[in-house]
Amino acid sequence: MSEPVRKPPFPDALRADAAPAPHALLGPLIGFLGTWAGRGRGGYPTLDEDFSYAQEVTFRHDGRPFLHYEARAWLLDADDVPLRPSARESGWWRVQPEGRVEALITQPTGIAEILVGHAADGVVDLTTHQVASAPTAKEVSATHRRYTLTDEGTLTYVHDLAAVGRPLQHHLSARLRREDRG
Ligand code: HEM
Repeated sequence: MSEPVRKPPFPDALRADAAPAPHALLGPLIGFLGTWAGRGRGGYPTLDEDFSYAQEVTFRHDGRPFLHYEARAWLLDADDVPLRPSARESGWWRVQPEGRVEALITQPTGIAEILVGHAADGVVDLTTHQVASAPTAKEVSATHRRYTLTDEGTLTYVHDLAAVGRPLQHHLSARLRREDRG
């Protein structure tokens, strides 16, 4: 009988220079690998007030042509004190030739998004291809996300949302710094 597996034999890498070597198709997304943390602001016309949040985002790979993406956020009060957990999501960014990206992202609010887009020159644009909703989820019809590496240590993004009967408009923007130097 074989020993139980304690560690995966094929661990993920969070850096381009770690094993396993990144798949060639990951080229346009290589700068996103790693853990990022920072703050953002958000709002929506249906909400009484705008909000501030902190967020941690991680992109990792296992040598195949996709990234695993995970993000978790928590709300902050005016003094930056954490108030409560907020949005979480995770999924897969599948990279196709010429930097085309197909992303599958799920949220605990009952939303599963499939987005399509393109990665080039440190910018990834993703637009809704399909949204699937659990029976009790709020209505989300579309999102648009733009992730930008403004320099090798900074990732910014803006996230537009069409939901609860409102047209596509700003929901979130954030600036994150690379956490895993060295
Ligand atoms: C950093 C990530 C995010 C943060 C910090 C955030 C924060 C918020 C907050 C504070 C609210 C108000 C309700 C509440 O207090 O929970 C809200 C509402 C909402 N958010 Fe987000 N959100 C995030 C990501 C997303 C994503 C990825 C989606 C959809 C794809 C989304 C869709 C919605 C919807 C549909 C509402 C309800 C609007 C309404 O009913 O008026 N959010 N969000």
